Amino acid sequence: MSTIAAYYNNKSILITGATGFLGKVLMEKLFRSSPDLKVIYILVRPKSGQTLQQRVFHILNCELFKEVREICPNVQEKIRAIYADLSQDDFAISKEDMEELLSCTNIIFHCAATVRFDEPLRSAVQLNVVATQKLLLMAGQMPKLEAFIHLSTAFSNCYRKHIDEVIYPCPVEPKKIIHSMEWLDDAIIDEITPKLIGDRPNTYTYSKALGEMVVQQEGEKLNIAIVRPSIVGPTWQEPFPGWIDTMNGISKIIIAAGKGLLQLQAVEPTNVVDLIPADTVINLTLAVGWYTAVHRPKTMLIYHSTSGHINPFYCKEMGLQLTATLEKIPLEKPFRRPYTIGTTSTISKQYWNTVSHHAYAIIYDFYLILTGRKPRMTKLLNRILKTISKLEYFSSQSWEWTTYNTEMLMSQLSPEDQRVFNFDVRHLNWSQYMENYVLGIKKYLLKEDMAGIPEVKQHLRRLRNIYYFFNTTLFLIACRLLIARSQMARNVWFFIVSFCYKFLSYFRASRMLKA
Ligand SMILES: CCCCCCCCCCCCCCCCCCCCCCCC(=O)SCCNC(=O)CCNC(=O)[C@H](O)C(C)(C)COP(=O)(O)OP(=O)(O)OC[C@H]1O[C@@H](n2cnc3c(N)ncnc32)[C@H](O)[C@@H]1OP(=O)(O)O
Ligand SMILES: NC(=O)C1=CN([C@@H]2O[C@H](COP(=O)(O)OP(=O)(O)OC[C@H]3O[C@@H](n4cnc5c(N)ncnc54)[C@H](OP(=O)(O)O)[C@@H]3O)[C@@H](O)[C@H]2O)C=CC1
Repeated sequence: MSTIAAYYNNKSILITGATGFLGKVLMEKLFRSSPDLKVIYILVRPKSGQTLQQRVFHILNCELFKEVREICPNVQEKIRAIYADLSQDDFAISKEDMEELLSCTNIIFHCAATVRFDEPLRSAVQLNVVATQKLLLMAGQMPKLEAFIHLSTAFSNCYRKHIDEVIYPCPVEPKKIIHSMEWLDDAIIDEITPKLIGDRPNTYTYSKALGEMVVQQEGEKLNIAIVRPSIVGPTWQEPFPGWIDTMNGISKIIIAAGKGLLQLQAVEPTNVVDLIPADTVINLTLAVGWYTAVHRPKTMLIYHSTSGHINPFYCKEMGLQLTATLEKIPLEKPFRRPYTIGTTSTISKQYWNTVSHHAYAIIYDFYLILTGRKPRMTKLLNRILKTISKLEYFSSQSWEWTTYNTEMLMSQLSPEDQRVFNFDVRHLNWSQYMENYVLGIKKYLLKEDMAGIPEVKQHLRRLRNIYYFFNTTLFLIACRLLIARSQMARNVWFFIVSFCYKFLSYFRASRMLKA
């Protein structure tokens, strides 16, 4: 049996952010690989009118947990959902629950975070820094705790081009930031936010960097490690390929491209998109948990979960794969045929934005008005372009991450552990992965019907004919205008027409002779 899987058996594990994308994949893998684990405590808040129990029921009944339901029929009894709001003091956990958590927990996986790039600094600090600090305080009071694993992001220091597995300190100490958030009002915080975040693009990356500093400072006496994934995509292999239920940045781009709304992307075709599958991240996280608890490294280790250094996926390749896949597995109700153009040049971006986005939206809105409907495409397009612009910082650059600790860990695993907790992406086939990505988006995120694919393909063929008809008409109008105004254009036109006529006559004559 796998040593790592055996380690988690009979353990009490605390997970924050278990209702999130990575949290679910983590829970699923734990139950599947170590069905004899004692209990998983999850800190959950009620949301969207659902109670804690309803949320847990919903998670356990989703497609992701299909195999777990078979392997571990008593899975429900092994999850202890604890009411908690991490943005409140003491997390609003009841006294009894707190006592149980403090006395029983063996391992903590801290996944909860606000991942929105445009979160106001106060909320980002509250969740990504203060909550982390409080959880560390709690961890310090847990006599049975063996390891604390903190999920951060490979982009916490994205102002650097080359990023090592170390903490890069922020100029202002987290304690000072936390303190200032207590007394500054929102308007002032908004004003100083750009100065505080400095070269980072948003409050997310900044607060995650502060969170890492807090982990380093407050976790000195704990057995602690940080995992830094890059851009997390759907599962690669486990429990099945393509599972995704989060509308993160890159999925938004794929959906907008699939619906034919977005053709231009601010990317350098030679840049690397550092995508990493969710199951790879979780396998590494579980291996890190085991290693930290059993081998107790003397210093806190940081592990990068990235793909670019060993199996780079270039933007150009991604664009081509995406277009090909979206033709094979189209998304429902496309506005246009999916196509991708990548550029970072301002002039080129403006040109393609006008020709390829706004012109179409205006023409379509005009058509809607003519047919007595309300125009909506320009408004939708502007919203999408605004959203996409918030991702441009990440799409227009490339980074290099070192992965010495991750490689060291891999070398420490037995062949069985390397198989069961595979986090080696050298053999990941990007073309296959993109296909499963689009399938996953269609099935699990957009919940579209697979049976509708032939109909969408027919619609795409109609769109292609409209596109050719439209372009040919435009071309002919342009020619006609040119011919009317220029003698030279007229001569060229007559030359082409007479050439075509002669060619056709020759062709017909030779066929008659053969007959
Ligand atoms: C031949 C050469 C070709 C080359 C071309 C290649 C093209 C191929 C593509 C290349 C891709 C390049 C890769 C770049 C990837 C960039 C991804 C980001 C990287 C992240 C790195 C950080 C790592 C992390 O730790 S990430 C953690 C996870 N967080 C996230 O991923 C971001 C979370 N999201 C946000 O923060 C926000 O969504 C934000 C800030 C991005 C946008 O906020 P905004 O308020 O503007 O939008 P929303 O509230 O999300 O939506 C507003 C509104 O619009 C609707 N909408 C949005 N997107 C779509 C869509 N795609 N289709 C339709 N409608 C859309 C949305 O539904 C909302 O509508 P409401 O009615 O208001 O709800
Ligand atoms: N997804 C990605 O591309 C990447 C993610 N990461 C990191 O991985 C971790 C997990 O990310 P991911 O799963 O994608 O994020 P999600 O947004 O899917 O999940 C966030 C989780 O945090 C919980 N949470 C947020 N606020 C609170 C609160 N006040 N009280 C209790 N729980 C709360 C959410 O609960 P609820 O369901 O109630 O909202 C949810 O379970 C994060 O630390 C993130 O920074 C790093 C790199 C890339």
